[in-house]
Amino acid sequence: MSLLTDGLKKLHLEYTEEQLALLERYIGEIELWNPRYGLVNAKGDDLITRHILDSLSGASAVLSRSPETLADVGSGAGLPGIPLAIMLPGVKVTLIERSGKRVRFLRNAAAVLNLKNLNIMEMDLKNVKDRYDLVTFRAFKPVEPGIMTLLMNILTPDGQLAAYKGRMENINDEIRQVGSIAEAKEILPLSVPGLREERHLVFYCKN
Ligand SMILES: C[S@@+](CC[C@H](N)C(=O)[O-])C[C@H]1O[C@@H](n2cnc3c(N)ncnc32)[C@H](O)[C@@H]1O
Repeated sequence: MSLLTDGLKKLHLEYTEEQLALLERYIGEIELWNPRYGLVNAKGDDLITRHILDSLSGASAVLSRSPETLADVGSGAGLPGIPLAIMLPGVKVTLIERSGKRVRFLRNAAAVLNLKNLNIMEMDLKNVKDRYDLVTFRAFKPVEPGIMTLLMNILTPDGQLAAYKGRMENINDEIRQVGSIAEAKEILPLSVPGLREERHLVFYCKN
C-alpha cells in the first residue's frame, strides 16, 4: 500500500480509483512545477504527509457541515482546496489567491485535473464579493481582528470558517483576540497519518 492510500485509509476516507488518480496527478503537478514556482517546501513523502494528508485530515469534518459552496482563501498551491475538491465532488470549491504566479499554477492544475467543481479566483480577500457556506484557510495568516473581519464578510449568514491550525496554546490566544468578531464553535483535534505534530481544525462563526 502506498503512503497516500495508507493515509486515506487511516483518515477513514472512502475514495474511487479516479479520485486516487486525481490526487496522484495533482501531486505530480506540484512536483513538476515546484522548482520553478516555489509552491511548497516539501517533496516526495514529505509532500504527501505534510500537505496532501494534512489537507485531507479535515475532510470529514468539512463534509459534516454539508456546505454547498466552499472557498479556500490564500490557497497558494491549492491547499487544502484542491485535495478537498477531489475528495468532495458535491461541494463547489473556489480557490481565492492574490498572487498571479500561484494562480498560473492553479489554473494549469485545474485544467490538468478537469474538476467540474473547482473554480479559481485571482483576487485579494478584501475585494471578494461572493459569499460561501464554508471558508477554509491553512497557513494563510495569523488569526487577528483585521483578517477575521474580512473572512467573516465572505460567509453566508449561517456560514462557518474552518481554520487549519497547529498547537492549542496558539489557538487559545487567537480565539481571545477575535472574540468580539467571531465565535469559536468547535476545536477539533486532527490526526495526520505519519505526522507527530499537534493539528486542529477550528470552526468559527459570526458573533
Ligand atoms: C503561506 S501561503 C499558504 C498556502 C496554502 N494555503 C498552504 O497551506 O500551503 C499563503 C498564501 O496566501 C496568499 N495571500 C496572502 N494574502 C492574501 C490576500 N489578502 N488575499 C488572497 N490571497 C492572499 C499568498 O499569496 C500565499 O499564496
